[in-house]
Amino acid sequence: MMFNRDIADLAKEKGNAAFVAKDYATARSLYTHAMTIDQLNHVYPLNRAMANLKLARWDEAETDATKALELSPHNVKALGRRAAARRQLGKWRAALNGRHSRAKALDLFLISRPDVQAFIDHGGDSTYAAQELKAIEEAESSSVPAVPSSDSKNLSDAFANLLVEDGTSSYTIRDSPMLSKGAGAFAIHEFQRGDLVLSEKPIFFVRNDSDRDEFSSIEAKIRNLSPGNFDKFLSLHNSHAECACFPNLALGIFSTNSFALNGNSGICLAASRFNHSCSPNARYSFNANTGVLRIYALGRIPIGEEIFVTYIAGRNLYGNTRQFRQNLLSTRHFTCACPVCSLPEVESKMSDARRVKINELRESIAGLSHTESTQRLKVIVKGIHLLKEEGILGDADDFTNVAGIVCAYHSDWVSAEYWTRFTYETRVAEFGVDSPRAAEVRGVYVNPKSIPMAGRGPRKKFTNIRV
Ligand SMILES: C[S@@+](CC[C@H](N)C(=O)[O-])C[C@H]1O[C@@H](n2cnc3c(N)ncnc32)[C@H](O)[C@@H]1O
Repeated sequence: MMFNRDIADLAKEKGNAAFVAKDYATARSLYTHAMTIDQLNHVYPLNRAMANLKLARWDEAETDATKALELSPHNVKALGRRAAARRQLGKWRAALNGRHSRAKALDLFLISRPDVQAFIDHGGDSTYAAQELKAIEEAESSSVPAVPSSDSKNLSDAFANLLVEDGTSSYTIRDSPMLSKGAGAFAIHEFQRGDLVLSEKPIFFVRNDSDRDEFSSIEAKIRNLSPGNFDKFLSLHNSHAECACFPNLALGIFSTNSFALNGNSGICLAASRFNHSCSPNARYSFNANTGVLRIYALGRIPIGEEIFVTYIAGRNLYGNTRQFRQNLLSTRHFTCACPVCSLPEVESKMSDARRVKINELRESIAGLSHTESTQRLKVIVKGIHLLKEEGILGDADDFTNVAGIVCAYHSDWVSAEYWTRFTYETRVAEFGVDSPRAAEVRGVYVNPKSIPMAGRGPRKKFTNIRV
């Protein structure tokens, strides 16, 4: 079981690995995470000071070193890093001109050989310079490198996480007006129904086992993340920051951001920035064959509009009320503020009624017999219209799939083709042409006569029943 201080330490370790790999920006960001999680450990600002020095962020390096000195007074490495920053900031001149006391000089620009040399070159006191050199020698002989390299190989071996393919050119992440605090994804070019918004591989996933096993497997996966992915993972939103639902923040982040991936739960760094709506304009799906999660536009999304997916699994977007959906979302620890859940009372009740009705219609299709085919098709059309009226842009195939079977049963091949095409095109637009969902219905779309009950019923025409 990991606690927050272990997560902070892991961030530092991965920061060190990034540092060794000369990825100073990632190292800096990881040390920042460590500092945010554990504000009392001097090593984190000490290491960030070093990363800031490498990034020529002199002011920040000075501040970090000062912070490390507050937590660990007289720390030689912190003094050295602050001195290096101050030298770059030109502050050593001020120290020399002022002929400060040794203590003040220490504070201002200790401790490196070039500093002492500069001090002498600028007319500094040679006795003091000798004292400084002695101090440097002592410090060097007792110094342990702050950035370990010994275990960096193990860590870099673990970098083999799946890489993210992120189509960020089509959307941008910024603050969402729907939320009091938090980001969302916004279109930066116009999407049409069926356009791919995003395609990425999860950085890791775990099997949906019992809670306890799940915790330890999540922690094991987190330990194995590359520094870059761990940094991005720690940057994700945590809805559980204020509650005590989980023993550490990594588990809170996992719970806030995990996607259902074909019986597993996983983290997709880019998709994690998409907020939920009960009438989403996009949908995510995971293709187990390719291991890729994709988000497709369900309708036109103009430039600047927020792109929403739904976190509600299965067919639960309709057939229920706002309250019911809120209960489903409560495990994610937020109150849904989507446009549907923000409707005024009267409109909200109408929405609830429509959603319940959509499901009633869907269920009634199965209750109608072969002799009631016209009625069945009419219910299907009504269901699709009601879905549209409610702003549910997906799931029409829940209805049209049966329509193809009905028409093929009565040997109305023109209508069967119309409905099987409708189903196939719906699935291609919502899940992708290479998705298992599209593959399931491709055969009957290509040849409606391959539907098992095809041609078995009395001949009948339904060409007047269309959406
Ligand atoms: C996967 S994250 C989505 C991105 C997140 N907003 C961010 O800033 O990174 C899920 C979290 O976003 C917020 N969120 C998403 N959809 C929401 C909605 N419909 N209403 C309120 N909060 C929502 C909640 O805090 C939720 O736990």
